Amino acid sequence: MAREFDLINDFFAPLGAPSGSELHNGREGQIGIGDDGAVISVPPGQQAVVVTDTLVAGVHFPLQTSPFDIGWKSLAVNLSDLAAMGARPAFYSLALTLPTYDAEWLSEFAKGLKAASESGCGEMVPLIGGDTTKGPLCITVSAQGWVPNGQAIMRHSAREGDRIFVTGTLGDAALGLKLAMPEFWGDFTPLSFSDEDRAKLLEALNRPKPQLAYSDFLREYASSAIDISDGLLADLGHILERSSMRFGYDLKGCIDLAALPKSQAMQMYLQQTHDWRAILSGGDDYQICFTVSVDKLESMREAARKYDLEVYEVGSIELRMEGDGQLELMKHGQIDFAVMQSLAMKGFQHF
Ligand SMILES: Nc1ncnc2c1ncn2[C@@H]1O[C@H](COP(=O)(O)OP(=O)(O)O)[C@@H](O)[C@H]1O
Ligand SMILES: Cc1ncc(C[n+]2csc(CCOP(=O)(O)OP(=O)(O)O)c2C)c(N)n1
Ligand SMILES: [Mg+2]
Repeated sequence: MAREFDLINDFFAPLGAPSGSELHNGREGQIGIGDDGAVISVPPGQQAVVVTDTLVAGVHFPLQTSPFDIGWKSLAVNLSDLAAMGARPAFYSLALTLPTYDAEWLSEFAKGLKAASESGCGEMVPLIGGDTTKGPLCITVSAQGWVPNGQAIMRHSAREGDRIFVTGTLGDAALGLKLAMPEFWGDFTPLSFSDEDRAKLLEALNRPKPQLAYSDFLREYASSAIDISDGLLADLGHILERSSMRFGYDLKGCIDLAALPKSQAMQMYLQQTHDWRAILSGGDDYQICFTVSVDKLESMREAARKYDLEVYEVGSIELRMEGDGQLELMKHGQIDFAVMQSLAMKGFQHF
């Protein structure tokens, strides 16, 4: 029992809000780690956005992943959800299930969490509590952020004519997974990337960057947004389903394959293999997919330039007619049926 408290004091208490910081960073009323619960005040005029994601060893990361990277990714994927909602991160909690007590592993894991907590928007995002248990390695983080009243960006508000954007290259993490676990995709084609490209692909898999710099921008310009965790097609599919349901007519997404942003490694991979699975449905990207109405396009592009934010237009939302699929993949203005048929699934699915 003593060890459990040592573990919390040694590794996780230092990730909390620095003492005396409550007033100074506007988080009045907050109590952090150590009591039965954390106490939080929502700043006036703001709403709390609450997100939760679990990482299971062997399911969300290869077993050989370093503890630093596991810590980083556990928090980063949650901050990514907050960014896609247009929220500014405020706190997070950590439910940790560990097979053994390993001080070195814990120390590296905590360093990875800390680095991710400092990676986003200037201020460190403090840990406010959690739970520690023994069992197969599994990490659940729940993060909370603030968004001005009524301004959270949802998946359900894309409309016909809106343009579809993404914030950066797609499919690199899926290629990283192919490098780390060639057996995952069931094919063992040797990949001939340079050492530099290999390092970049593994970094995309293990250290996804939460796109927090986009939160304010998205609130201003996006009609809908989602972070790409399961793959572009699956996650854009969520926008299409929820928006169709809300507005009462069927929408489809038309994606221009040539317009998808591609890393050098991805360009080479596509040339060699013509395998579009990684970029369209591989997942683990943690870029944001968002839609913009035509009347906001110009001001959105201007703001993106001003704030140095990468935005790539990759397609549009259209009315879905009888016989149309939910997603149309286009090459040179024509639907590319061969690519569509090559995709067994739109994205990662647990079941
Ligand atoms: N076990 C659960 N209990 C309650 N809500 C859940 C559960 N699992 C998922 N959800 C909710 O379902 C929605 C979709 O979840 P998910 O597919 O995990 O989205 P994301 O890809 O953004 O993490 C979210 O609103 C999430 O909060
Ligand atoms: C060992 C291993 N196998 C497979 C993957 C690929 N993978 C696992 S989960 C996932 C999607 C994201 O996970 P999910 O639990 O669906 O997160 P959410 O959509 O809820 O954010 C992907 C692409 C991986 N990263 N590591
Ligand atoms: Mg989830």
